[in-house]
Amino acid sequence: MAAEVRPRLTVLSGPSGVGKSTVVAHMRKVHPEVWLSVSATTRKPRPGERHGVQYFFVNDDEFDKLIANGELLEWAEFAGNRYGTPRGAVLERLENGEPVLLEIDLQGARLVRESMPEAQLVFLAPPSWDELVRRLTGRGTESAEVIERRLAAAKIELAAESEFDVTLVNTSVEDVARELLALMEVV
Ligand SMILES: Nc1ncnc2c1ncn2[C@@H]1O[C@H](COP(=O)(O)OP(=O)(O)OP(=O)(O)O)[C@@H](O)[C@H]1O
Ligand SMILES: Nc1nc2c(ncn2[C@@H]2O[C@H](COP(=O)(O)O)[C@@H](O)[C@H]2O)c(=O)[nH]1
Repeated sequence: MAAEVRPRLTVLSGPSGVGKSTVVAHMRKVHPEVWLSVSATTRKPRPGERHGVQYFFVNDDEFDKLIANGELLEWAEFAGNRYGTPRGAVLERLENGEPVLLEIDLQGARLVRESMPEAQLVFLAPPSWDELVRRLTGRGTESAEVIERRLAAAKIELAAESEFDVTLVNTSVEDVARELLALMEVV
């Protein structure tokens, strides 16, 4: 009998403000051993964000170098900033057989699907459009203009839900975190 292949690379995507970071933070509070890739970004840190924790905050030249040196597994421009997944740390963990979680946008998810078709793509959906707008606005981290850009991207992301292997609806952070852990076969 063929051995079961465990999905090792999981990609979590979904519109801005749906609650990806909140779900992942809860999941890692319960299971600190879950490893999340720390992306590089040209976005400025929000209050409380620290270099090397939420992101590696870099300038445009530094991001260009990461691309030129082939250091990014994927990268995309999202709502006026660039974001990318450092390749080395991800591959190292996968080679050690450790589960890896990426929290990235739709464009990045598509690129990962092309380069690593065995990846499991999970779409986090809001309970409703109005609730998504409430969450993104209520977070209070973006200007009205940036919120508009992110909501425009959200329409495109919501229309692409069928490209993903699984959809989880973020009504309850605890429930979604549990479902994601099960999909990653951590529990
Ligand atoms: N299940 C939930 N019910 C109510 N509020 C939630 C829920 N999940 C997340 N939120 C709230 O929604 C807001 C956006 O969440 P979060 O920052 O985690 O979204 P995100 O998907 O990571 O966004 P982005 O892609 O912009 O980084 C936060 O204020 C968070 O507290
Ligand atoms: N393609 C990639 N998208 C990424 C990466 N890291 C984060 N993201 C996504 O960007 C948006 C905006 O994030 P925010 O922190 O500015 O709110 C969100 O959808 C993230 O998931 C990455 O490495 N590659």
